[in-house]
Amino acid sequence: MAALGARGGGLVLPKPVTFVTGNAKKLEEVRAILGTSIPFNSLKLDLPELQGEPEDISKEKARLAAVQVNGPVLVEDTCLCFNALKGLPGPYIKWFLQKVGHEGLNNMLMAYEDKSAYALCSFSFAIGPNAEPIAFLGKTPGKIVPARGPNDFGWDPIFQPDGYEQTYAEMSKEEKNKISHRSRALALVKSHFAEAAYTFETN
Ligand SMILES: O=c1[nH]cnc2c1ncn2[C@@H]1O[C@H](COP(=O)(O)OP(=O)(O)O)[C@@H](O)[C@H]1O
Ligand SMILES: [Mg+2]
Repeated sequence: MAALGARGGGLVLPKPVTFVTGNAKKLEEVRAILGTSIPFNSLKLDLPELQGEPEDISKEKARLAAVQVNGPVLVEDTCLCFNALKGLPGPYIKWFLQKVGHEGLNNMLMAYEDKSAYALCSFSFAIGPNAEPIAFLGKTPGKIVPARGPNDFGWDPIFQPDGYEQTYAEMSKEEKNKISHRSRALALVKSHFAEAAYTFETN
């Protein structure tokens, strides 16, 4: 275990948490949502895009990242899951979006009446290279619609959360962050950190 011992009831981590991502938009949201609640640095690492179930992918990503960083890491993976397709594209949404775009994603659901979908965010935290990662999942249900709103971030223009007339892209950032898959997962990360009361070695 990378932690050095107990002080003030919580584990002492040898350095601040590294949030591993190369996605500027994700980082922006994580910063806005976490504020100063969890001190972290961000780092872009080339990790393999894994296959499998969302939670397992996220945990495996954390294991790999913790070895490279040699310290506490937080990683994140996002899925967009279509109910008519039993959860696909899911973790493969990145390539589907890249290859067929918003229109292609809508077309994939043309054969089905059910346009419902959910956004799923999996954060995993590993204390260090030999620790078992803990996963935190956040889910927001909605439906897939023809693109509306600014094309700033991924599939935001085609995802309309349940209970809203706007797509993620049409919402203000504050509004999206209140109900998003990412903020729901981060709420669990925050409670974990509050409960564990980690402290950080500063030198
Ligand atoms: O909150 C979101 N809204 C819209 N698109 C998102 C959101 N979060 C992630 N994405 C996009 O969904 C895909 C998720 O893939 P992944 O989580 O592997 O991203 P990354 O490898 O860029 O970090 C990417 O295309 C990403 O840009
Ligand atoms: Mg990824």
